[in-house]
Order: sequence, then structure tokens, then C-alpha cells
Amino acid sequence: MFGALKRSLGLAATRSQGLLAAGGGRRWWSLAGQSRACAGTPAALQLRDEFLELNHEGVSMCLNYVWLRDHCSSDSSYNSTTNQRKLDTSSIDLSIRPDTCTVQDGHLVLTWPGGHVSKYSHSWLAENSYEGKQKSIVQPRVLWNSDIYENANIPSAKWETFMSCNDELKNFLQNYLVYGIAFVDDVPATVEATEAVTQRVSLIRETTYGRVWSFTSDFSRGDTAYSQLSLDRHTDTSYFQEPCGIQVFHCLKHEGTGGRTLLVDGFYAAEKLRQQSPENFKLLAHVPIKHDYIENTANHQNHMTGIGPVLNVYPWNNELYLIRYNNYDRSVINTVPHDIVHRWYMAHRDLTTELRRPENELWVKLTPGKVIFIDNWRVMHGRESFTGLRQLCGCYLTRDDVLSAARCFGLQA
Ligand SMILES: C[N+](C)(C)CCCC[C@H](N)C(=O)O
Ligand SMILES: O=C(O)CCC(=O)C(=O)O
Ligand SMILES: [Fe+2]
Repeated sequence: MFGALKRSLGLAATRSQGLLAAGGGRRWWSLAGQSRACAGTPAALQLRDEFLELNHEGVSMCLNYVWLRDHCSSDSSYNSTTNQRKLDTSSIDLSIRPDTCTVQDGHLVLTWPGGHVSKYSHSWLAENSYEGKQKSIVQPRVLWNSDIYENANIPSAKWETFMSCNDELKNFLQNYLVYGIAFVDDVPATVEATEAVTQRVSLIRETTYGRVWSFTSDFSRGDTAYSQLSLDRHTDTSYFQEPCGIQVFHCLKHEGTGGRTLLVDGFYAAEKLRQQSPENFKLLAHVPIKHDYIENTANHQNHMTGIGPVLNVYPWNNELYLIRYNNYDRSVINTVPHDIVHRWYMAHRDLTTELRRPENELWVKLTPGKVIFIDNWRVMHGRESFTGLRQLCGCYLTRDDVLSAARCFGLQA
């Protein structure tokens, strides 16, 4: 198993990439087989033994025959009212080949044995094929350090407009998707208004901390967050199998000094690491790391465990989608042998160096009325130590529902 891990670390090819670009492609298998051009069709289309090859606007697609039959959108195969497949995939002959294939009006038309006809537009194929996906990114983002973020001058949404106007919500969601943080100003400094503003966006994710929580430095829970101590940059709930997608904070009151919030774009730092040391990036993307939340107080008993790499990338395009980085809650490393452990610590050190560069730190003082939404899969938060009474409320949101809301506005998410 360790051998396999080492091999995969050594073999997986990664390209360093521009901050907005998708990751470098890599091929997982080689393709072989004889080809024959489809009768009466342009050379852009070739029926090979194992797959159909189609060139469309510079994208060369290799389309598997079972895949083509499975993705037929005819009425008998697909319910376009519910957007659900009707076809029983297991009924497809795994050695299926079309009897005829033609191109008509920008569509690929296949007739299968038995006479069933499937039609696919070239643009649909280009967008949905593996080759098309490799060239595209799931989530366009602007990665930032403090200068980039500040110079972008992103306006905060305003409570009144935000609550009533869909365009304001759409702009807010777009900013959130692109930068991983977004603000709503002029929110009444109450738990109820904080709840209302978050529910305008999505569903609240209830956790052991409650639904909408409101906390001070009273050590009511067995966690440093409930103190006046400073907290280094981190992502929350790294000890969940699926860390919470969004964190909302609203400072309802602070009578004292300090307590500023630190924000760091984890993807900016990770992409720097990918450019400087692809090997270290790969290591952090492969070694499974455990995080634990163990709480044993008079009122609360919890033991939560989450296991996953620090950096999580989509395997088909190497695009980052999730960082788990919490040195407080990181638990025993015992999933790799000692030599990999040492390399992991070196890689972690390099990432930490990037995350700690002062120019990557965005410091904001949360004040009553200003609600911040943080992408907890990307942007780290921390806080300065403070004095006096400081009351912070907020909640976690379910990521799926936030992204769904964004997609329903036509945003890419
Ligand atoms: C936000 N709230 C105060 C409710 C919970 C804090 C959770 C703290 C935990 N160490 C973590 O990083 O997940
Ligand atoms: O007190 C703060 O500003 C944030 C503390 C923290 O990291 C958290 O509650 O998750
Ligand atoms: Fe936190």
C-alpha cells in the first residue's frame, strides 16, 4: 500500500498553473485500436474499434460507445421534465457499436442495433466530454492576497436591498464564489437578523455548536475559540468527514481591544506551493490526515473524526476544491511510513510559510452590522487576542444549497 502511494506520488503528473486556470491534464490510460472513417461523414469523425473520435472546434473527443448510449437524451432514454435518466444502464450491451453514424446540423446522429436513434449536439459533447472537462474549470476564482482583494474594491451588499432584491443577492453570491468571502452591511445587530440574512442565502447546517450560535470567551465549550486567546489561521470542522462549507460571523458586541479577524486565501497559498514545488503539493494532496474534535465537559461529550488530505483536487483537472488546515485540531499522523511523514512535514512547512506571508493576510475588524460569509473550504480565518466582552454570533451553511442557489441564478458554481 505504501509502495502504491509512493508510486502514485512519483507518477502523477501535475503542471504548475496560472491562478485562474484549470489544472494540467493527465491521461490515466492509453488508447489503442484501428479506425475507420464513417461513411459520408467529415474526417472530423472517426469510428474506431473502441471509441468514436470527434473533433469539434479544436477539441478532439474520444467517446466511448456505452457512454454514448447511456447519455442518449431521447424520450425513451431520458425524462427531460425531471432531468432524470430513464434508461436502465445495465441493459446496455457492453460491446455495443452503432450501425450507422452521421452528422446533421451540428449534431452527431447514431443508429444503434435494433434501430434506436440517439442525437447529440456537438456543443453538448464538447462541453460534457472528458476532454472538454479537462480544459474547463469547475469554479472560476480570483485568488488573492491582501492587495489583490483590497484593490478589487468589492462592494458589500446592504441589508435592506439584500433581503428584497434578487440582483443584490446574485451579486453577493458571485463575489462569494469568486473571492471566497462576501459581506452584508447594515444588518441589525441581533441573532434573529443574522439568522434571517443567512437564510436568504441558504439552509443553516446545525452542528454540535447549535444552529445559530452566539458565543463569548466564557469557555462554555471545550475549545480555544471560546477564549480570549489569538487563533492562527485555520479552517473549521476539519474533523468532519465533510467540513462545513460556509461559515458566517457577526460580531454583535465588543467592549475592549484587539479581536480583529484574519482572513487568508488558502488557494492562493496552495497555488504558490504548486508552482514552487509540485512534489510538495502532490504530497499534501495525497497523504490522508486525521482531525479530531474531542470534548469532554460537564455539558458536552463529543468525539468527531474526519480523515482526508490537506489539499483536495478534482482528479480530472487537478483543480483545488477543498483545504483542511487546522493545526489545533489535526490529530495523529499514522497513515504513512516515517520517510513520507518527514516529507509531509516539509511540505506542510512550505504551505505554512506561504499562508503566513504578511502580504497574504487580510485583517478586518468585524463590527455590529457587518456580516461576513467565508468559504470554509478555501479561505482561512483566525483572530487576534482580545480584551473585554466580545460576542460573536453566526452559523454554518450547507454548501450544496449555497451552490444550488448560485446555479439557479445562472452563476457558474
Ligand atoms: C464557530 N464555533 C465557535 C461555533 C465553533 C468553533 C469550532 C472550533 C473548532 N476548533 C474548529 O476549528 O472547528
Ligand atoms: O473569535 C473569532 O473571531 C473566531 C473564532 C473561530 O475561529 C471560530 O469561532 O471558528
Ligand atoms: Fe474557527
